[in-house]
Amino acid sequence: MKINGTHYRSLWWDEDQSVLMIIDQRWLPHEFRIQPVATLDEFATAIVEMRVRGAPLIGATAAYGMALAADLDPSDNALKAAWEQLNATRPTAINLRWALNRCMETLTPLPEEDRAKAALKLAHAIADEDVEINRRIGTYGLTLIRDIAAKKPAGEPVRLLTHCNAGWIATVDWGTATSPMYQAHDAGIPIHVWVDETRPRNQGALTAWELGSHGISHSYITDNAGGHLMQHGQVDLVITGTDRTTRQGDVCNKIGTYLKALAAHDNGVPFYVALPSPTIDWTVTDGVAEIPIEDRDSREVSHVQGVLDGGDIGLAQVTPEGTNCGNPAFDVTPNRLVTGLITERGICDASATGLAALFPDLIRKAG
Ligand SMILES: CSC[C@H]1O[C@H](OP(=O)(O)O)[C@H](O)[C@@H]1O
Repeated sequence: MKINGTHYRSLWWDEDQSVLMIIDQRWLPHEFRIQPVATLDEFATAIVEMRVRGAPLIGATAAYGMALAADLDPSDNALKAAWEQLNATRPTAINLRWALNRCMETLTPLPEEDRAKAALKLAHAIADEDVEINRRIGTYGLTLIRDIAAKKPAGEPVRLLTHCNAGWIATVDWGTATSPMYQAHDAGIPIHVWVDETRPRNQGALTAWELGSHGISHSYITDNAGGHLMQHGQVDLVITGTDRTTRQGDVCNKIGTYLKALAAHDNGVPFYVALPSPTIDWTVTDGVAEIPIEDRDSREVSHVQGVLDGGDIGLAQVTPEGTNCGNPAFDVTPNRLVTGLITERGICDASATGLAALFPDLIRKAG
């Protein structure tokens, strides 16, 4: 994505320093801060503190973390310890485990002296694959937007709603849910995007920042407004991302997604999920019963971050002192509420049959 005319991926490897460079998302959308990640502890902290966030980006970060670990100590024990440390950072996005397992599968058969080079090569490959997967998701999602546009008077925008940030900054590039939006805009199809604020971390502000940077019309709305807009015919299509989708098409995503899917179902609004195949967990079937939901710090709910009167970024407490806050970070939308899955291989039903038809090779590999 371009920021002030310069194209950036959301992370990149600095060959000279042998460190990962990230955009520290804790300060977005107000400040664009690039920072190096140079030790395994710093990799783990970056994921836990959501300096990098978004399922695909977490996976790519973990792969570079394994590359750093292999360079420091390529022994089996050291790689296992790195796997454990990175795997323990966040429990829900399956991309983390997927990337770590792919690293171990690639590295452990190799002689120790070959592991560091192979690990970095794999991390680059995972990052590059993410860019291409998301670009392809955009081309398929574009067909949905184009079909809706064709039924509207010329110039009337297609109105989309999205939740959280499944954008460029949640991936290496393009985003997943945002990729169809960027491609529709670039194809000259008028769109307007309702952007859920997405409490408590307000990742919607990242989406607003992205869309604004790309010149895409959008409105930042409260999480509770989406159902009302759908009831009043203001939403043509909902597209969200996902952190883990089961083999039968149940979708785990940022908290609040399930409520949007219920509202969409009740109002006959198509509800699609942008789904890169590394986000499919073939080992689970019933998402509500089986997917671990991350519980995050109470302070994320009791306090809100923004630009304070003096111009500095700070926190404001919104609850009485000592109020304990619940903070489940994700929920699961059962496949019956999902109209379809937009993958890099095409659009399919949110069902075991639909996913099997597009990914027979991955099902065989999963066993
Ligand atoms: C492209 S998937 C992004 C996905 O990740 C977000 O979670 P978090 O910000 O906690 O990492 C959210 O669920 C997005 O849909």
